[in-house]
Amino acid sequence: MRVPPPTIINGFSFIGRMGLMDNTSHSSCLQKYYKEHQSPFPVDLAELSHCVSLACGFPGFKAEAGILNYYHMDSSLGIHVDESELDHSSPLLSFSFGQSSIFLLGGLSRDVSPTPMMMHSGDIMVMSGASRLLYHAVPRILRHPGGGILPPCLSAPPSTDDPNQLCSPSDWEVCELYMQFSRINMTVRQVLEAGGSFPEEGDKMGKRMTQGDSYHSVDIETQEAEEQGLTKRIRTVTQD
Ligand SMILES: O=C(O)CCC(=O)C(=O)O
Ligand SMILES: [Fe+2]
Repeated sequence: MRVPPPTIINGFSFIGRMGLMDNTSHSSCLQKYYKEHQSPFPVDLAELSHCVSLACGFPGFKAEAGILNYYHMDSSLGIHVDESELDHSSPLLSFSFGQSSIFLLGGLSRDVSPTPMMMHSGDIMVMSGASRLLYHAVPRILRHPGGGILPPCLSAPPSTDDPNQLCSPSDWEVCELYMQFSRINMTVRQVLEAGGSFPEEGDKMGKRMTQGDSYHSVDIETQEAEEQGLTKRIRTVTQD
């Protein structure tokens, strides 16, 4: 099954379609945060991120950027470090939905033997402090445990009585179908130090960010990966 083309979700404006992972250990991703590509960050996701980071001891966390990873059952995400953000003292929040995965958490270099762990639907991982810049990868997507096509938390549609419910029944149907064969991971990041501002495209800081990226890629790889229907990564940047 091919991953459907990315669409606007919850007001996300995507600044780039990222690429991509194949079924080996290769990974690549364009990593750029530019002022010109800012768009409003979804309020509900920012609130959730605030609550999670507060509970983990990071009251000042500001949700400024996000990546959506869409995984097929045979997708994988290669080994990488998330270092494009300018502020690494803030945590990186990772939310998982749908089918499960194996997550490998390594060390500060590629040589360190990784610790494998399972990520299930509804799990939240917080990479902070020493773990913020550790190598990691997602080598396998697996059926969620316990039987049934969908994890229990996704098996019932959201209540239509709730006026704050953002997901319409027809949207839910699409999501429900999609999640039966897929995993979605959403990472939320603070990019800037407190009081910082996004670089403009082409300015010195922008160049530094792009060059400093450990899994920087070129457009052609992204395009090729999309043609093959590989895992898609989508990035959004916020504005106040
Ligand atoms: O899918 C995952 O659990 C990890 C995603 C990730 O490492 C990333 O987006 O940088
Ligand atoms: Fe990552």
